[in-house]
Amino acid sequence: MGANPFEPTNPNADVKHYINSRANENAELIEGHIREILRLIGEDPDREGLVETPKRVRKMYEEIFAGYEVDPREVLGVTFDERHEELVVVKNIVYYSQCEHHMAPFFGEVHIGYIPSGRIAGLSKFARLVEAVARRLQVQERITSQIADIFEEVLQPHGTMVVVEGEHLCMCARGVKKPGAKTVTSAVRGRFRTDAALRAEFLSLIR
Ligand SMILES: Nc1nc2c(ncn2[C@@H]2O[C@H](COP(=O)(O)OP(=O)(O)OP(=O)(O)O)[C@@H](O)[C@H]2O)c(=O)[nH]1
Ligand SMILES: [Zn+2]
Repeated sequence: MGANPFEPTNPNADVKHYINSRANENAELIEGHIREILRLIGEDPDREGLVETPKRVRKMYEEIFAGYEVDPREVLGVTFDERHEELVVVKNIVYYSQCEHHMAPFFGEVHIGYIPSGRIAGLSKFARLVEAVARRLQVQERITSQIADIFEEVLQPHGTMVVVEGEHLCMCARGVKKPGAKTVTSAVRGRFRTDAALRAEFLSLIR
């Protein structure tokens, strides 16, 4: 049948090798398509400066779309029992993402606050979660609500509040061309919804 020796149905298949061989196949396809786009916009993909460009773009995609390799719900990792039931804030977490409408970058800072209810997360995991959620095709609103929802799901805290600030290249470099315009999105869960003083405390801490 000319079966692919790396099909997972083959009992002798080395699964890791199978995944890698598919990754290589995808890499080749992506590079081929980038080369075609270069040609279609009127470039010569064989000129010196562009010969390596499809490969560079593919490698860049591996970085900027690395979120697809990660399940964001697993990123908070091991959580710890701790009886701190007061506000915890990690702010100014820089992110870079790609808008799903134009595949153009948007970037800025994420601020996360939550009130643990007996379990806390490692502080570095806040930034890992931001990476896992942002390094995909996204809209800023969804980054914001996904982070809040994952905190709620994994830590079951008394409440979570997330504020994301972003500058979208699709709005400055093209289209309406308004450099400097910032989008601010927030998501509030649990106690933050009903407690205005708590929201104010969080907002004053992230200023
Ligand atoms: N709500 C939201 N909109 C976004 C985000 N990133 C990009 N957009 C918007 O997505 C919209 C797509 O609108 P369309 O009218 O389909 O596309 P377009 O013709 O390229 O729009 P213009 O940018 O106005 O030229 C634009 O208004 C973008 O500003 C985001 O993170 N959240
Ligand atoms: Zn866009």
